[in-house]
Amino acid sequence: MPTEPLSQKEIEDRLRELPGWTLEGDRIARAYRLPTHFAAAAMAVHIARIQDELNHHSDLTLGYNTLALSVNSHDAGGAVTEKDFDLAQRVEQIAPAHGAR
Ligand SMILES: C[C@H](O)[C@H](O)[C@H]1CNC2=NC(N)=NC(=O)C2=N1
Repeated sequence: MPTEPLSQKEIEDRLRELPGWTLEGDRIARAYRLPTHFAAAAMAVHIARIQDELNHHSDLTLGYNTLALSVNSHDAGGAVTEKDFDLAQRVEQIAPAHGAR
């Protein structure tokens, strides 16, 4: 069930498959560095479209040439669920095309 809270071990196992992603409190998080400010803003727009497609939304922080995401599942009382990792996987898939590291 994608909205069931994951156990600490399940979270750790999934994070091992997502280099750069970490558990920050009760959220999974990743910070990207982009070639330019505009590239970072463009990636934020792309992520917003993915999030609307998945109906699952992270907190996005746009910096000078950085983009930081953190996410958990409100519908699961703020726990980390499969939906958070589904979003993380989708963002990882588009990151290289944006020049995100
Ligand atoms: C009503 C709407 O479908 C829900 O509020 C969606 C929207 N986006 C969401 N985003 C996140 N991170 N968690 C949710 O539980 C969630 N639920």
